[in-house]
Amino acid sequence: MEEEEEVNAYLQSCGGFVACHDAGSKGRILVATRDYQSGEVIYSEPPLHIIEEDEDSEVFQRLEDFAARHALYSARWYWCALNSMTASDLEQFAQLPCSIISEGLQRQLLWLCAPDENASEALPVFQELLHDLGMADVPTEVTRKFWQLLQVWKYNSFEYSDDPVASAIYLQASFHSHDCNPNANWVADDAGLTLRARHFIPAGQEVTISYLSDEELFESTSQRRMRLKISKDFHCCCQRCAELWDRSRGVRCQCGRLRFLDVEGSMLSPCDAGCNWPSVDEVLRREELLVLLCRQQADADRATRLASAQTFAAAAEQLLPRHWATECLWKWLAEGCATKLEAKDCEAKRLRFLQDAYEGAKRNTHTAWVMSSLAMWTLSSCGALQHATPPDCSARVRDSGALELLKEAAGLLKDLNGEDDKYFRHVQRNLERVSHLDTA
Ligand SMILES: C[S@@+](CC[C@H](N)C(=O)[O-])C[C@H]1O[C@@H](n2cnc3c(N)ncnc32)[C@H](O)[C@@H]1O
Repeated sequence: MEEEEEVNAYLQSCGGFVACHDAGSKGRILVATRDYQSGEVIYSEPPLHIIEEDEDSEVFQRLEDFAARHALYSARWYWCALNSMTASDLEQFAQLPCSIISEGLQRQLLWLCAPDENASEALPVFQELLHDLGMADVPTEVTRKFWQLLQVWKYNSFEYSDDPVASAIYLQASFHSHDCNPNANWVADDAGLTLRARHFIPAGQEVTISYLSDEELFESTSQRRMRLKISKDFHCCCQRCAELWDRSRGVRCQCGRLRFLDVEGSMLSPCDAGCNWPSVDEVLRREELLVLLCRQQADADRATRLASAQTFAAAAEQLLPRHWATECLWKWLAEGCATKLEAKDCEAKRLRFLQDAYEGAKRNTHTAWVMSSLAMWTLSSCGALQHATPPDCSARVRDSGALELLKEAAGLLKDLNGEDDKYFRHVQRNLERVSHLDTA
């Protein structure tokens, strides 16, 4: 049987929710075999294989030393590949530094090494590694397989747990392409991975997921592409990345209109009034400083981030009112606002940017979370979260639309992540807390 047929037979045995096709430059893709409604579960699947790290073992430490000497892969992926060999791969060795898996399981794992990933100039380096581990003279085919398994784990595995650190492969899910406007969302827990439709998916349409977090989906095209290149080693060619104007890089024109930088950062979308300010160079110079600030302070403590946001947010908003990095400053500001109204204002600006950033941006968990945050600050500024609510509280809440927003956020999180999701439950609890004000 051809490999694609084997993969399709496997998908069929899992329920036949999706089918595999070859799509040329993107490799194999999965398409819906029937219509899926918004929020519907497309499938759930248990992990095919889980590998736990053993950082205290001598073998793992040797892999770490090796990884430090050769800037190729981290010890984690060497460990996963090593523990995905079969008895026949290693039959000449009496003592093995790893556990082994069955031929059938290994074959399925190897489905995930795309056909063009067959050669490696690094084979002598891996031979040296296996030699270091007491496996001298490993046949070239086995070394090659070791390299393929490295690719399989590095590019397809999901983080399974933090303590102990463990990686898992979900076989069906590994065939989905990435899209920066994905039509499906995955969540994984102890039981397995569940895929839900973000919106209606007609039969025959490709089912795509995001390899980035929902928050990262709001970054500029160049930033998203860079993340995917570094973590997954491919150049994203999704429709959103191919658009000319980057909606995550909105610029305020001299006349106040909104314009956008193009993906390459070489021009600005035309101004209807024919303005010639700001210049592209000026925008790029300020943008570079803003992005640098966001990157450098991403891991700083709250107070430091707040101080930076207080210093730079107004200027960022003036020139780059719909920019992903400006949204980052608003987020830091909202974390430490002096008043409820200021926090509400920050969240409202964030939401305006998020909802408009790309076509499917409203069906995104990050958007839902900001919606819920805006709703809570609004409720708070109406006095609705106080022990003794003010007399006009119900009317103020009704006029603010905050309850509708909170319900919308809850509905979105339920659709995208399911009823067991901790964020959905959090929003649901908040809804229950203010349900007495719901006069609709
Ligand atoms: C996890 S695999 C998905 C299955 C893969 N297409 C296959 O044939 O095995 C990820 C690989 O698919 C391709 N791919 C997925 N999404 C892509 C995208 N948006 N643009 C370009 N290539 C993509 C890249 O080659 C990437 O390394």
